[in-house]
Amino acid sequence: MAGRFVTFEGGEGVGKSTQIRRLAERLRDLAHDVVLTREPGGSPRAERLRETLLSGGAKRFGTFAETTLIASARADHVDRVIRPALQRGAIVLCDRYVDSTRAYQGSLGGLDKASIRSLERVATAGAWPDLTVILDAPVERSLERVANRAQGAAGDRFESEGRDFHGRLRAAFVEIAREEPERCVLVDAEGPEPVVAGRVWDVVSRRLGLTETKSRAV
Ligand SMILES: Nc1ncnc2c1ncn2[C@@H]1O[C@H](COP(=O)(O)OP(=O)(O)O)[C@@H](O)[C@H]1O
Ligand SMILES: Cc1cn([C@H]2C[C@H](O)[C@@H](COP(=O)(O)OP(=O)(O)O)O2)c(=O)[nH]c1=O
Repeated sequence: MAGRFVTFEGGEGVGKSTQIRRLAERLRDLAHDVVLTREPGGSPRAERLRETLLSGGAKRFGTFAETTLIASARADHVDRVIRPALQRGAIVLCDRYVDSTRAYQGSLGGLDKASIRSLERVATAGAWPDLTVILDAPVERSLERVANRAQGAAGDRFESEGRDFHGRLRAAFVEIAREEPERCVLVDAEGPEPVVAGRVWDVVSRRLGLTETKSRAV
């Protein structure tokens, strides 16, 4: 596949959506073909499954059922959005992907590694990230940001989990970064948005070999 595939991961409220949007803008300013997408969801069918997942509808049937639903949504997203974009040479930026399943359904949900990995293999069918940016911040910071974003509204099923859950989630992502250092980079998400964006840009441009001169070259 000719394009480049970058995923963003991390706990709730750490700033993934904010940073992925900023990165997409910066890349588009440099005339790159950018596809910005997310999981669960990203394709029309997968977005419908997202509603079931975030409402907790799938969880009632157990973690295995929930994970198979996530994998089904992912397979459609890969087939309809991610792979076609990579084949035409785009840079695909995806807000959450396989590492969220490893962290939420695996490390926290208790689904065994073998099941997680085999569902992951079937769903991704070779659409594997070139780079995964894992945003990392203390749990208090993420919770503050989620509270600001929610402005008192009840969070979705995942966001309403307790503080111990968020601590374990953070540890699970740190462990993923440690296990796969060739693919994953842990980025400090503390500090003002533009500062974090600068850190993200340094990692992405270096790892993907991008230069600021692309806009002049096209
Ligand atoms: N560096 C930052 N400093 C302060 N607030 C931030 C920062 N990055 C994001 N936010 C705010 O925190 C909230 C959660 O950010 P968001 O990007 O939605 O996180 P995520 O996608 O990881 O859940 C939003 O209201 C956003 O505007
Ligand atoms: C992709 C994926 C997401 N999720 C969860 C993590 C999030 O709580 C939720 C997506 O919600 P979303 O609002 O997109 O994320 P965030 O809270 O970081 O802004 O779905 C899983 O449990 N497993 C997965 O494989």
